[in-house]
Amino acid sequence: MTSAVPDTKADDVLVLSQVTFRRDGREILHGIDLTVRAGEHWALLGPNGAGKTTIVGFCAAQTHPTTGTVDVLGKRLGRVDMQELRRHIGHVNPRHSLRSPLSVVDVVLTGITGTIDTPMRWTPTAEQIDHAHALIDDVGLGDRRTSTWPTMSQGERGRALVARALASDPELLLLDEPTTGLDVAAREQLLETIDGLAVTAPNVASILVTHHLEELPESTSHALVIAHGAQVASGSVNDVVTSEIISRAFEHPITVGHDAGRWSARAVRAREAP
Ligand SMILES: Nc1ncnc2c1ncn2[C@@H]1O[C@H](COP(=O)(O)OP(=O)(O)OP(=O)(O)O)[C@@H](O)[C@H]1O
Repeated sequence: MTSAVPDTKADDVLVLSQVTFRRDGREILHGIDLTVRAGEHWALLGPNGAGKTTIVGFCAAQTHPTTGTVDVLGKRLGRVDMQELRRHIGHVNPRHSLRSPLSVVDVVLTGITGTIDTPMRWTPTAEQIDHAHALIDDVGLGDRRTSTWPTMSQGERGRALVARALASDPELLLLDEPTTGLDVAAREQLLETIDGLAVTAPNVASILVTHHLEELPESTSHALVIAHGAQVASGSVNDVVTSEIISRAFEHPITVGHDAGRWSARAVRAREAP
């Protein structure tokens, strides 16, 4: 039996307990529980409007729940300096609101300060700059490192944001639709980079939001599936990403495939139905 008060352990990177969220008089999330431990790689799946981005907002120390508790890296939201906490969280956010013409290197360096723009009176160390360049190479942007944000394609921005998220050597990595806008080769390279974290940064925990099962990295270990702001299933990826659960969450008959570590989904056509 699960206890109402979660048993927070040393390797718990993130604990959401009975989280609800209300906006404009409407409850968007209805009692979400999630515990992510060091080294676990979670997928957060669910149809449009299910509440995925809202959940990521708590994990990123950007919003507080209406009721329930959120502990990020051992700190309870509401009792902690959120800006300071964000420095330990890598967040790839498709709504990154950068307006100024920062170069790729400068964008990556803002991952260290946890800010959108380069803060005034902040100068990176030579080591931080070297690290930024190494990350830019890792995401395949080596020949675009001096390009400025407004001149970059959506895919190039996506890669830069992944390098930015890794710049602070985060303990928690949040990837909200990180492959959106990437071509197939860039997507595969990015998934390889993410899978590589299991080796290069084995203690990093991650949560990846996607609409496409094909975009789940092989290293995905767990999944939380939500629909209409409520949990449909949570646990080991092999137990949760099944035809039955995905069909239930998306309210549509879907056949889920799993081959050589990668996932796929397709609708059951009428002629295939029993
Ligand atoms: N600023 C807001 N004001 C009111 N309602 C909001 C606001 N932002 C989101 N919502 C509502 O909250 C619900 C959950 O939204 P959220 O963006 O978390 O879903 P999502 O699962 O990330 O969706 P998608 O897959 O479409 O990105 C939706 O019904 C949405 O309309």
